[in-house]
Amino acid sequence: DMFSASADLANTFRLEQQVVNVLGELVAQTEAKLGIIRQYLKDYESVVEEKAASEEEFMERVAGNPIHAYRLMKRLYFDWQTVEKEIKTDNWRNALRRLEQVRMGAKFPKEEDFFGAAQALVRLQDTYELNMTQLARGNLWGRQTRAELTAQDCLFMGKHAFNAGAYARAVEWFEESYILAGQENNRTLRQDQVMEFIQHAINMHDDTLQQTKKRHPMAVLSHTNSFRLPLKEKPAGVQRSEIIRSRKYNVGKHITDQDDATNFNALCRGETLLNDKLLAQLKCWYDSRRQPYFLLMPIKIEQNSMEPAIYTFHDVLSDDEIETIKELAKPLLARSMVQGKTGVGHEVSNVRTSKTAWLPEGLHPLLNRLTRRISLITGLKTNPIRDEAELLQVANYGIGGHYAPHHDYLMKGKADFELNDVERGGSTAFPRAGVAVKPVRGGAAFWFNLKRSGKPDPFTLHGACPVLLGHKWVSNKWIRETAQTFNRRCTLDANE
Ligand SMILES: O=C(O)CCC(=O)C(=O)O
Ligand SMILES: [Fe+2]
Repeated sequence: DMFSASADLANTFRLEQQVVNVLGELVAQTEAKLGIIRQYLKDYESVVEEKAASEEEFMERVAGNPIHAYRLMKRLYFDWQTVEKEIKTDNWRNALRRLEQVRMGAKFPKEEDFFGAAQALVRLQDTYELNMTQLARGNLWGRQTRAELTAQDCLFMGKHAFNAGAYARAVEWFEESYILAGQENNRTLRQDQVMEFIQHAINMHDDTLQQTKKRHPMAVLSHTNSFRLPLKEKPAGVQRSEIIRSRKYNVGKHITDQDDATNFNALCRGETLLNDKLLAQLKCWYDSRRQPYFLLMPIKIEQNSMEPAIYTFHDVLSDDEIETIKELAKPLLARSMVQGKTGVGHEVSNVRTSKTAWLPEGLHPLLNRLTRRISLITGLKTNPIRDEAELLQVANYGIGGHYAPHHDYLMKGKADFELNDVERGGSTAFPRAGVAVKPVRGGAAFWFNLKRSGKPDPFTLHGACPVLLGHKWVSNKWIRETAQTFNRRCTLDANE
């Protein structure tokens, strides 16, 4: 697929430029052709201007005029050759051949890409609580862009949401489509065409809600799929703002699945969930990690969370190193996988939309240097050749690309390098710890997935927030459990 990584999206835009070039030339050629034919017709007009009572009188007047006679000869002897030549050249077939060539050498989006992009928009809307009207007008969380949606686009989005069972969102998209249909200068739809969709989606929403309530009176409804009350009782707009106003956050020991989801989204939006006392404990400091390597240039460490301990190491990678890593990864990127539901094997899943590449240590001398640097910073053994850690993984997220909250229990610790600044969104959020780490170019987030005892730490639940605007490139290093028996005691947190 091509929506799950920004590198592929850029290539698809390039592909469209080729298509547009062919189409643009076709339009220019066709217009030139029409111009020549129009000119011929215009030249003929002086003949028609000779008004006469009858056909006979007309012919007499025209044929008896030496100027008309001369121009008739000129038109049919001289101009006609040009007109005929133009009609004979087939620009369409030529354009078609060139378009086929473009298509042959490249990947065109498929249905899954179209759906994936629509799904990404809905995900962004949910996470960032984007106001529908602003979103349709290109406003992405306060950043005004020139991208806009038409009434027809919104209708498509509504249909997509509807087919996915997200009736609450479907109604909102259809209603936006209705508003736009009433405002557009370049009509893409009529309002009465949209009305049917609204009615149908409202009925579906209300019926489904009623059935769910009957079967599972205590069910927690997803705000994407359903509002709390039937839409016939309370309109979508009112219910949506009530949902936003009445959210409650819960961080700490007694946290539910619903809290995980609400917290995750809030953290992605940059909201602060920790109280002032907890916030005051978080410090920044310079550290040479008791290593001569860092004496001249100590690392800037920022503590993002105390329990579990999460740190950001700033300026770990230089700009050159970042570019090298990205270039090494680009040809190797493939759709990211997750562990299969049965626990065996890996599969593509919508909970993780990105592309990833594993960089073998021998690919470039930088990788080995980086492995040693990570070891010096974390105090852990990280040599993948000795199975102490995984190879370096590079991930690229496209629009709406995300990784839903999960645990990385198989690995002890994880260092997460940011390869660029994301314009909007894309943080790594820890819904149970109540913190989010913003992507900062060249920095690395680090945490332990396992406690000292070797038991999994459920509070390390984390996920990648969907990218709202911009690109996200990260590089991950998972560090294994077994190799670390003697190293961790003297590492980051002496209090643990
Ligand atoms: O990209 C991120 O911010 C986190 C990625 C992650 O959690 C993972 O790849 O396991
Ligand atoms: Fe992870």
